[in-house]
Amino acid sequence: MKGILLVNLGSPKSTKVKDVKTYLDEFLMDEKVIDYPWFFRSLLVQGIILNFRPKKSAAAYKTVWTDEGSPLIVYTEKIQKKLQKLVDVPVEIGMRYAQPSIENGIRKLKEKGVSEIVLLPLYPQYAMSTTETVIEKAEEVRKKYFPEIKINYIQPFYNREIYINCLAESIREKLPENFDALQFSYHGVPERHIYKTDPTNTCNLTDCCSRDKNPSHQFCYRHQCFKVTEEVIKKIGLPKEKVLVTFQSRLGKDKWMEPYTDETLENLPKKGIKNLAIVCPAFVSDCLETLEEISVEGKEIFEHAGGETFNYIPCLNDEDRWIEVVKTLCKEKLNEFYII
Ligand SMILES: C=CC1=C(C)c2cc3[nH]c(cc4nc(cc5[nH]c(cc1n2)c(C)c5CCC(=O)O)C(CCC(=O)O)=C4C)c(C)c3C=C
Ligand SMILES: [Fe+2]
Ligand SMILES: [Fe+2]
Repeated sequence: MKGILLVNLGSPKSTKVKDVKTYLDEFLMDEKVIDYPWFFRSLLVQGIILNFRPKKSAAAYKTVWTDEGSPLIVYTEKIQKKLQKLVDVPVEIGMRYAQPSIENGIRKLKEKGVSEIVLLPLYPQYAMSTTETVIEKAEEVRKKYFPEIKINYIQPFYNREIYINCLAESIREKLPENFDALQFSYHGVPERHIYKTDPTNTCNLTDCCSRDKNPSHQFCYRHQCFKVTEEVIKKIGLPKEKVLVTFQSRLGKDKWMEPYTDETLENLPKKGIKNLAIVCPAFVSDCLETLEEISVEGKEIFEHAGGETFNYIPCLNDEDRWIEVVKTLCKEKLNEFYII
C-alpha cells in the first residue's frame, strides 16, 4: 500500500526557553545547516549561539504562538487534513527537527499498512539546509528502522506551472489597490552553501542565476528564487521595475546572499517607496520568520524609516488551490511507483 508524508522544518515543543534551546540545538547542529566541521560547529552553536539565542527566540515565538501551537505545525496539519479528504491513501506529517518527527510519520504510515511512501519536502526551492537535509534524514531513518519501506521523493517544485499559477493567483488576490513596489523576501542562505551544492561549478552568484539556462540551476537556490519571482510577476502582469528580491533571516558572520531584507526595508522609503507589499515565497506556511520577522519587525523597520503602508501577503497556508497543487505533485509521484 502507498502513503504520503509531508515534511516541514519543525518548531520547538513550546515557547519555553529550554524547549527552544533543545530545538535550536538539533537544528543548528545539523551539518547541512551550519556546515562547519563538528568541533567548530559545536563551539559556535553550543558555546555561543545557545547561550543567548533561545531567550530571544522564545520571546519571538511567544508573539506568534496560537492556542493550537506553532503556526508552522498547525498549517502543516491543516494541509494534511485537507489533502487526506482528496486522496485515497494515508497522509501523515513529519518535521525535520523536533516533533512530530519524520520517524514518527513513517511509523504511523507503516501501522496503516504503507510500504511505499511519497515524501514531499514542503519547500518550493532546493537548498542544502532544507530539501537536502530532509532527504538525508528520511533515508537515515528508513535504513535504520524501516529498511523494507520504499520512499519516492518529490523534487523542488519552484518551476512547476501549477505552483506558479497558484502562487500568482494567491498574491494577486491579496495585493492592495495601491502600492509602490512588491518585495519578494526569501529566506537567505550563506553564499558558501550555493557553491558547495553546485556539482557543475558553473554558478558564481552573479547574473548566471538569472539566465534562462545554466547547468547549476537545478541546485541553485538563488536561481530558483529568481525564477519563482520572474514567473509569478509575469502571470500577475507586474512590471519588473515594481518588484524587488531580497533575502531574510541571516545568522552569524558569514556572507549570506544579498540584498538583505532588513537593510532594504530601511532604505526603501528614502528612495520614494512608501507603500509596500511584501511576500515570502520560500515558505509555504506562515511561521516565525514571516509572522514575526517580516510582519512585525520588518514593518517596524520600514515605518520607522518613513514608510507609510506595509502590506504583508500571507503564505499559501491551507488555501484550497494550494492543496490541489500538493495533491497533483503527490499523485504524480504515487503513479511513478508503477514505472520500472
Ligand atoms: C524556507 C527555507 C529555509 C531555509 C533555506 C533556511 C535556512 C536556514 N535557517 C537558519 C537558521 C534559522 N532558521 C530558523 C527558522 C526557520 N527557518 C525556516 C526555513 C528555512 N531556513 C523556517 C520555516 C523557520 C521557522 C520555524 C518556525 O518554527 O516557525 C531559526 C529559528 C528561529 C530563530 O531563532 O530565529 C533559525 C536559527 C540557517 C542557519 C539556515 C541556513 C544555513
Ligand atoms: Fe531558517
Ligand atoms: Fe546560480
